[in-house]
Amino acid sequence: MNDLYGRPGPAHERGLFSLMDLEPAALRKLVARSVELFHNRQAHDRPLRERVVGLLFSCTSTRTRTAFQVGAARLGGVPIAYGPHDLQLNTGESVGDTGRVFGAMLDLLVVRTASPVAELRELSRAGGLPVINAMAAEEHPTQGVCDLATLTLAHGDLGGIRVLYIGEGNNTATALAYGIATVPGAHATFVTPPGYGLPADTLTHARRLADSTGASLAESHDLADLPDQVDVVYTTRWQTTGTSKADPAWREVFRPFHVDPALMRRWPGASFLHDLPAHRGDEVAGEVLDGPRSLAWTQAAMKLSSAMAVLESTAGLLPD
Ligand SMILES: NC(=O)NCCC[C@H](N)C(=O)O
Repeated sequence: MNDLYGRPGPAHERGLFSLMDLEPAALRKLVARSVELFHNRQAHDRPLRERVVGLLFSCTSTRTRTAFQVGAARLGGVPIAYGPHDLQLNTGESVGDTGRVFGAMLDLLVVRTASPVAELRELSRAGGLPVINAMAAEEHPTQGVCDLATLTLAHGDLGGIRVLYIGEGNNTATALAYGIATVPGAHATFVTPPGYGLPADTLTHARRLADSTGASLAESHDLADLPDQVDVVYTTRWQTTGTSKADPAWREVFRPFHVDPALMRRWPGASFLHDLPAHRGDEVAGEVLDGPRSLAWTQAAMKLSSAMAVLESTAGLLPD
């Protein structure tokens, strides 16, 4: 928090920037708390009372923004939301100056941006306030918390779970890789279109973490070589926020990476996840998204309780 004369507070970052910043036990706690709050949204003591939570959404958002805004209000806080065109950031004010002003007035900040996570870290340092990454270029960590919570709700203990992700190696996939890497004995296969895979450093970091928990991760671009055993199939839309594809024929590259009933029949016991928004007929067939094995709508509802769990734990970083 800035002091009375606007001097910046202690120059260190606080908040949730990446799942890689959390100890596996801390992530497990967030996931368990998300499930608990899913069952009972009143099961808290309003930890954000008398706190003001800024929500800076520089990119479109339906679930995440609603979840954090409603979640902050349910936890007793006062949410203030900024859309993509609201702030002087649009007229050239620097990230550092913006953070410094936020720090003088807000208690906590939730940010969605197409910029790198480094921008969120700068906002936190400049303002001396905790920042939650509600999606940035490299990673969507609160989606990862939500996804593990949804799987826990549906499958119970996640030890040994086998996940098949089909689609672009984007921010959602990165958070999933980091999340699954913390689960003992879990395995995730990422089948990504050639040229649209996970960033190399995502796999390196996730595998290093997986080595310490007994999890494992694989990536391929080969739809003819899918795993025999799969407990959950996950996909995401083809147009990742804040990115564009240089190849005008990219749709032809993506088209085979489509989750349809024939694919789902290969694993009769598998559930289906999608972080939404969905484009029926592109990455997923309507029969799968709206079918009996789809957890996508539970996953969407879990966004609220997982946002509440993240806000509640971040409230623990605030001074009394
Ligand atoms: N559940 C969400 O937060 N959905 C927003 C879009 C996520 C997707 N990975 C994207 O970047 O477009």
